[in-house]
Amino acid sequence: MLQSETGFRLLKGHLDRAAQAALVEAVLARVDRSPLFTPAMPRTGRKMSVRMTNFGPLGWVTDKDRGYRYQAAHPVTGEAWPNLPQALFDLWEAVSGWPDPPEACLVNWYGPGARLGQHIDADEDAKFAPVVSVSLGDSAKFRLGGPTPKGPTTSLTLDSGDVVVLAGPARRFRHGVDRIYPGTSTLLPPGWRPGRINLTLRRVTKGQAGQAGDRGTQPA
Ligand SMILES: O=C(O)CCC(=O)C(=O)O
Ligand SMILES: [Fe+2]
Repeated sequence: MLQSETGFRLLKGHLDRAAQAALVEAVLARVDRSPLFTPAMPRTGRKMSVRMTNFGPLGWVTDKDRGYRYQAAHPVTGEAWPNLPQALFDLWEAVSGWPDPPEACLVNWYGPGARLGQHIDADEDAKFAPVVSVSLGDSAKFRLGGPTPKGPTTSLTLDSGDVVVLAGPARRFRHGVDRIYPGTSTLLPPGWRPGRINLTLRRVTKGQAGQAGDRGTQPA
């Protein structure tokens, strides 16, 4: 486990193979009802290479006209998002140190050529609540920068079962996924592999901790 004063934590192999498989099963059952969609960049409408869906009361979406936002309904089906698997509430409780439960689980599916550009997670009102993310399936090259648009970055390999926590200052650190390494995991069923699923858990609305003050409650 890597831990640093920045609030970035990489919990290597936090989920064992059985926990990963159970999570994949929970994800696939929900994706049946809440299919992956292709998000598009604000203004340009350029399609992203990662496909997405969400679980929980709120989901992160983006399109040409309305940009980045959270909403309660799937942009294609208009249905409410499926509920959050219990295992993800448990994970949040175990690693986030945040008193309010997560409200959104963004499901990112990376096919062999997919990547995610450098960005800062900044669309949440709960600005200080950690972001917790899980890697499932093929390994990925994850690149972490700092709080500014430029400056040095560090590359890390995220393998299936790894959990990343962005808390404290690192909550506002730039990051992205440069590539996946196709065929490095047998976790996902045929039809989904080669590929990688990332589950990103976020608190969106301020909740109790966020109401407590501008800085919110310090995570335990
Ligand atoms: O796929 C990942 O590991 C990172 C995903 C991410 O940064 C995001 O969804 O905001
Ligand atoms: Fe992110």
